[in-house]
Amino acid sequence: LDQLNMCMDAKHHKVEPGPEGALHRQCAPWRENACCTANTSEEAHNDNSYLYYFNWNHCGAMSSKCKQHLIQDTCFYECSPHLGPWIQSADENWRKERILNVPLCKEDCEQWWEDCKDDFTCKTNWHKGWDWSSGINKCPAGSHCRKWTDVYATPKSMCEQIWSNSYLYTTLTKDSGRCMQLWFTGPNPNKKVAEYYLNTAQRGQSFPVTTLLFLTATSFFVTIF
Ligand SMILES: Nc1nc(=O)c2nc(CNc3ccc(C(=O)N[C@@H](CCC(=O)O)C(=O)O)cc3)cnc2[nH]1
Repeated sequence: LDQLNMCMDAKHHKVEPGPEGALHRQCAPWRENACCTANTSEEAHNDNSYLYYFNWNHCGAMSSKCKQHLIQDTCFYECSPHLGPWIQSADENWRKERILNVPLCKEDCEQWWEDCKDDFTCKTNWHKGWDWSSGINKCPAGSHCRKWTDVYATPKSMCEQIWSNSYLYTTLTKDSGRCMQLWFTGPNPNKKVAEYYLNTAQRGQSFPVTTLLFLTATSFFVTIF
């Protein structure tokens, strides 16, 4: 299993990543290597698409500047081949695996929140608790549409809560090479980021043990001599 080049076992993901020459518009940056098919990338741009029948317009029409971030999130979620370090098993009937705490670059989270400021929603977590009786998600009884900024006071609360902690808000900037980018052009910058987190996670296992051994040995000799 190559954790740096893999697809999660979810609803629409390919089994293995690979080139997809015909990815649609906002998903085009993943053309060289993708977990999404051309069909998935095209659907990502449609309202109430067959991907999840998800209705962006559940509190009136969503602004196009806000919607472009949700489309980009869909491309990132469906197409990214470098999410291995954050893939976890999911206890959900519509997917076997999910992503958890993917460290998102500050700029992408903040621009998303800024562009949605004038929009409305009735729920903080968009994964659960909708009224699906019409076939698409509507606001559940008892909820009400509120200003985006009343539902999400900060970019952090939006990025982390909207998809059940898929994302972790960070203060890292794109140039740090230590956060994942939803928006990029050219070669996928997220591969190096995944590599970095995979290596630090592995070091996290053995480094403290080695350090402890060293400190124990040092204090032993200091005590003796
Ligand atoms: N970044 C990111 N992470 C994600 O996990 C993600 N997930 C989706 C999928 N969205 C959804 C939203 C609602 C339901 C849904 O059917 N919700 C039901 C509960 C289903 C269940 O868990 O049993 C509901 O109660 O509303 C499914 C998929 C889209 N973009 C994402 N983007």
